[in-house]
Amino acid sequence: MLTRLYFTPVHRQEDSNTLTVGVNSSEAGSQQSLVSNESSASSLQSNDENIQISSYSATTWQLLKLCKPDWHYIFGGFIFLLAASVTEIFIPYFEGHVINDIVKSTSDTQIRDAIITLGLITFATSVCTGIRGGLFMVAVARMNIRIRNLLFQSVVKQDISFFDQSTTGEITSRLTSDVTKMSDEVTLNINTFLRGIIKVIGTTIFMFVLSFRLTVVTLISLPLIAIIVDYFGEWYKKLSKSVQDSLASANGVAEEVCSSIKTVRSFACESYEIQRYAKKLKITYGHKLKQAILYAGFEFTNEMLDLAITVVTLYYGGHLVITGQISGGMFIAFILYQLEMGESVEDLGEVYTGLMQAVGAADKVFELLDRKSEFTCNGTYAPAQLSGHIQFKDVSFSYPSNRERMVLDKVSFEAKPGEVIALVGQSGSGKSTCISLLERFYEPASGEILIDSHPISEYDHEYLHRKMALVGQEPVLFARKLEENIAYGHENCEFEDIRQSAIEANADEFIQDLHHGYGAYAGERGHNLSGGQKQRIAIARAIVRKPCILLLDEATSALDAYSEHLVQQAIKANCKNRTVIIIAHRLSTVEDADRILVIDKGKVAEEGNHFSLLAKNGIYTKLVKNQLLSTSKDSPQQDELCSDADQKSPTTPSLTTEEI
Ligand SMILES: Nc1ncnc2c1ncn2[C@@H]1O[C@H](COP(=O)(O)OP(=O)(O)OP(=O)(O)O)[C@@H](O)[C@H]1O
Repeated sequence: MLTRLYFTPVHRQEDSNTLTVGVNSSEAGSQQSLVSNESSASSLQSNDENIQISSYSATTWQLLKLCKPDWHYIFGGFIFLLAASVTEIFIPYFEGHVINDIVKSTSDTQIRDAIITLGLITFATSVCTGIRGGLFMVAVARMNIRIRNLLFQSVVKQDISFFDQSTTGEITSRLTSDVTKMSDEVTLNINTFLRGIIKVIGTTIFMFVLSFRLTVVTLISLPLIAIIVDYFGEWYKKLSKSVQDSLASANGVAEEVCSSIKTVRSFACESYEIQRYAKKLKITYGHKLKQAILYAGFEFTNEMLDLAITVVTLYYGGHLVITGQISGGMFIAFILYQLEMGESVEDLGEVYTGLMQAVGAADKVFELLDRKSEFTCNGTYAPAQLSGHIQFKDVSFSYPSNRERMVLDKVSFEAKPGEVIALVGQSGSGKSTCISLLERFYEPASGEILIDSHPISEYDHEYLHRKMALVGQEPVLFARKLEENIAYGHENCEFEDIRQSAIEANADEFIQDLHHGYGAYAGERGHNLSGGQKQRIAIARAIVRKPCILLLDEATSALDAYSEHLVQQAIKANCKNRTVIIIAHRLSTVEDADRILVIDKGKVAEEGNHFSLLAKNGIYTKLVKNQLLSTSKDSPQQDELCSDADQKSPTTPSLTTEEI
């Protein structure tokens, strides 16, 4: 009974996720808590102090601050907890009295009175325990929801480099298992801790009152038990950590395989992956086996110690009863207190491990909660009119994950309002990076990006992104209806506008053919649609916003030649009165651009229109020649198809530079 101290709780952590988030822990320190920034989270408490979270005490302090909005539930819970624990302590005492009355065969009235008293105390304990449990559960639920909301707000507002460097699994594990562990365990363990403390103190007092000598005999064994349990506990904890790590590693395999199932299937690697997963689980099994052996050893020691304490108590207690130093009923009451004490000490042991786990999880959660984005989106400039004049001035940039390698080196160019600027060049030359910087996914290392002569950092985040629309290389759709996907971020959009933009993006026809039309679900990340269909929806999503700056990064790469031709016409029609930056590997799609910039190794190598660049006989000409060569070698049919579909483009075939 007493011997279970520290040991049992370790079981609970076995299946928890131990993935660590890829956040620089040093960044966590001295960060302003995000809690303070969110006025929208009404009941989410503010906290605008810089908090170091390098220690458990700091984390615990933060946790307590997070509990503040629920203080009335927690306080109420503690009041009922106190009442329940105190009344509970009296129960064995009155049970002893009832037994004494029965043994001594005193009057029925006395037995009845003692039972009524016992019943009333038990009733009061039950009521208080019930209310305590309910109040704590509400507090846990509220805290859980609040932390998740805060954490999600923090995650969504991180800079893109944070997502480049963390895996989705890591982030979701913070949002799920760590938050649950943190909110549930903290509240439950504080609850258990207080209850345990009150009960240990109360039962010890009652035990001393009932028999001083028996209590001393019981307590003498405590240090021995503590040493043995601590020894086993430490060993067990180490093994539990190994189990957790190996399970996390196995989870990593499962997550990777499930998210890349098409690749796994197309390479027929199912058996290989199954074996890889099984190998990881075998390692877990090895650790669990050691745990089982240790547990068996502990159980044996535990039972023997239990037996020893029981024998000593019964022998010495029996002697005290026989010699009339304690009544039989009170001796039974003493044993009941001894059992209660054992349970309470066990609870306190669980609390220690549970709290350490919860604070550990909380540390990780706060690390992410307090992580500040490398740059802020707190610009406020939002002019009534935006003409869409883009300027890159000596922009240099390297990705945060590889600071040494300059991806853009003093890039300067300009796109005047209404101009169509094309960026072409070899794969990896830095074209998409220009668009990413314009979208403010990253901050340039040096140089300036201006729109209408104002640095983009000065613009209000939402305003800027209302005025600028991007169709990316791999458009991602959300698991919602198609009409919701088109209207994404444009809440007050009329259905007519949605339909019109779909018509312009050449998407209306295939949408109408779907069973639910515009109400059809796109599936997770748009899996229910083909690549070309996804691109057309993404184009419609951009068009419907009527942006003054349109960014097209390989926006038609997944379309067949005929659809591409139609969408190009739609884009062209939509380019009027807009500044458009277009990236395309198929040079035929950009030869009409007002200016073409050839990006080579992060620099603007050439600039001009299609004909002036051809006349230069430089990199652009080489790209065109390579495409012509590749076309004539590889796909005569494609030429025919293109010439049918794309009458305006006799000079440049529809092939990609990557194919060269
Ligand atoms: N998130 C990232 N983190 C680190 N490096 C990156 C990242 N994205 C791109 N890069 C690197 O930056 C360089 C430029 O990439 P970018 O995507 O701008 O090229 P690109 O010209 O658009 O190529 P493509 O035509 O193939 O799309 C590449 O070498 C690429 O490896």
